[in-house]
Parts: sequence; structure tokens; C-alpha cells
Amino acid sequence: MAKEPVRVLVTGAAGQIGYALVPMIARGVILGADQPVILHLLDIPPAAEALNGVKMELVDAAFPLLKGVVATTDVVEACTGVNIAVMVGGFPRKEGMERKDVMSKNVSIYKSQASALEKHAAANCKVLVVANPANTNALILKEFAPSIPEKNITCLTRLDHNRALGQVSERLNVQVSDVKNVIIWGNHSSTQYPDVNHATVKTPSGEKAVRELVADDAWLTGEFITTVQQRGAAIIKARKLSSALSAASSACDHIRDWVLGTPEGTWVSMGVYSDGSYNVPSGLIYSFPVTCQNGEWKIVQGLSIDEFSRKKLDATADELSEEKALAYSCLS
Ligand SMILES: NC(=O)C1=CN([C@@H]2O[C@H](COP(=O)(O)OP(=O)(O)OC[C@H]3O[C@@H](n4cnc5c(N)ncnc54)[C@H](O)[C@@H]3O)[C@@H](O)[C@H]2O)C=CC1
Ligand SMILES: O=C([O-])CC(=O)C(=O)O
Repeated sequence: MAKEPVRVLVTGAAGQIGYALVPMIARGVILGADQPVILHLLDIPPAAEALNGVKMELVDAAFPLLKGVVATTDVVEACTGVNIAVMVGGFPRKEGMERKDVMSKNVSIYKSQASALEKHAAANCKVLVVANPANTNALILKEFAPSIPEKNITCLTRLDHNRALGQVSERLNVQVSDVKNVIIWGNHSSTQYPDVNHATVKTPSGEKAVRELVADDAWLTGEFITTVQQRGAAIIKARKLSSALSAASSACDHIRDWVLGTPEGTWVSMGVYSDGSYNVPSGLIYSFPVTCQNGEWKIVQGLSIDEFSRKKLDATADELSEEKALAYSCLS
């Protein structure tokens, strides 16, 4: 019997990530090739005409799994009955800015959309915040939507995770699909800590530690980390626009793994509400290594954290605490 369609909200759908993301969702990339979807697309009135153009293109593409498109500038209509919400709407940073520089504009959007989601989304709606500052926007959404379970509110650090996999695969000249279990700790910002201490590569003679194969600690603790931390800025410098196709693809990876599960023995990075694991203060949305099963994520426990890593985990937590205070000052 055919499955009931799942309603997926994309906010900021007339923007550049939205334009890359909606065809991926309509093709079944996030929920599987047998799962029909209805897309809910939200943008603001100045973008209404462009949003309608996106809707027209979705119709023109004749996606077999796409059972309907609700394109609207009305936040209540957009949020009504949605099972998954991908929150991309907001303002991107420009060259020379840090992601927290878009804070005052974006956190107020997340405060108001929190209430709409809380009141009108389907029970158990899963939320992924993409717009920057992603962790802090997600935290504001959580705080202003107290009846949505905190486990259902996450932010995107999978792009950073995928960037780390990409850097290791280029360095070792191996397939990116053979590299796994890197970790992004903390904030989706330049203080994030990309950690390869537990990462492995599949080789003809079994799984090997990335650290052993790279055999260059100076690169792993230096250039590798800064390249991943600064990759967003490097894309802005090159494209004069922030990353879009990689952000859209990583958002699909995030939702797919959350809903359909991570492969046995593999973890991914997700920004989730801290429960104090690894001595990260609770009350922050922080990126951890997680595994997913039956639609629920779980923080991977018991990984060893050396002194170098400890300092990095703490520094990015400190920045998130500062951002949280700044966000509240913008809202007051
Ligand atoms: N977490 C991550 O890994 C990444 C996050 N981003 C962030 O994603 C966000 C979107 O980036 P782009 O698509 O490149 O920007 P964009 O400017 O092309 O699109 C954003 C869209 O959001 C819309 N928008 C603004 N306020 C809104 C509101 N209140 N409700 C609904 N829609 C609203 C705009 O009209 C625009 O169409 C930015 O904040 C960017 O910094 C970008 C790349 C990666
Ligand atoms: O850097 C930016 O502003 C956009 C972004 O979040 C990324 O590419 O990681």
C-alpha cells in the first residue's frame, strides 16, 4: 500500500539553499525512494514572486514523489501539519563577517517562528535549523517553543562534518565514502573543533586510524582544523555567496540519518541540546557525535578526550555561552 505523504517545511525557500534543497527533497533523497512528500515553502513577502517561480519549477519537474506544494508567505499556513521543518530562512553573512554578526536579524525570526511551529506543526515534528548562527537560532527556537520536545530541535553541523571527511579523503587520496567517524564538536563557527582522533579509513587490510595513515600531527592539529573551520569563509570569498549546494546536500544527510538511522559502526555530527555529556554545559545546542535509530539520536559516549581536545571543546562551549547571552540581549 502506498505510504501517506510526509509534510516537509522549508523556510527561506526562495533563497539559494532553498533552491538547491527543494528538488533534493522532492526526489526522495531524505526520506527514501518510496516516501511521497508534500512541500511547504515559506518566504517573506518581498520574495513572494520568486517563491512562486520555485513552485512553478517544482511542478514543471514532474517529480513522481511530490504530492503537493504549499508556497506561502503566511507562517501559520506554512507550519500547519508539518512533520519535518528545515529552517533556512534568514540572512546570510557576507565577506568579512562572522556568523554571529547576523545574530540580531536572525534570532528574532527564530523566536517568532518557534511559536508558529509549536502551535501548528504535527506532533513530534523534527526541526533542523540551518540559518546562522545555527546553534543559537536553534536554542532560541527551543526556548520559545517549550512544548516541542528538546530532542526534536537540532542544528546543522553535518556540512562541517562532511567537509572534514572531504579534507581527509583528499589528503590520503582515498574515497570519501571509506572515511568515517570524524567529529565536529561545538559551534557551527570558526571555534568549532573538527576532531579526527577516532576517525578511520576502510583499507584493503581492514580499518585504519586516520591519525596513523596521515602520519602528520602538525597538519592534523593545524591546517586541517583551520581549513574546516574557515571553509565557509573560503566559499564566500570564491563565490561571493555562501555555500548552498553543499549546505543543502548536508541538510538532506542530517534528516535522512536522523529519520532512517545511521549505519552500524558509524556516527555523524549533529547540533543537539546538551545533556552535559563530555562536560559540555547543558543549556546549549552543541555539536556532538551521534548515532540514530528509530528516529532518535543518541550522543556517542565514552570517547577519550585528550588535553588538546579538552581545551578546544571548552573554547567552543564558551563561545556558545557568549552567543546565548548576546541572543537574549538582541531579543530584549
Ligand atoms: N549551518 C550551515 O551549515 C549553513 C548555514 N547557512 C545559512 O543559511 C541561511 C540561508 O542561506 P542562503 O540560502 O544562502 O541565503 P539567501 O539570502 O539566499 O536565502 C535566505 C532566504 O530566507 C528568506 N527569509 C528572510 N527572512 C525570512 C523569514 N522571516 N521567514 C522566511 N524566510 C525568510 C529570504 O527572503 C531569502 O529568500 C543563512 O543564514 C546562511 O548563513 C549557509 C550555509 C551553511
Ligand atoms: O559561512 C557561512 O556564512 C555559511 C555557512 O555557514 C557555511 O558555509 O558553513
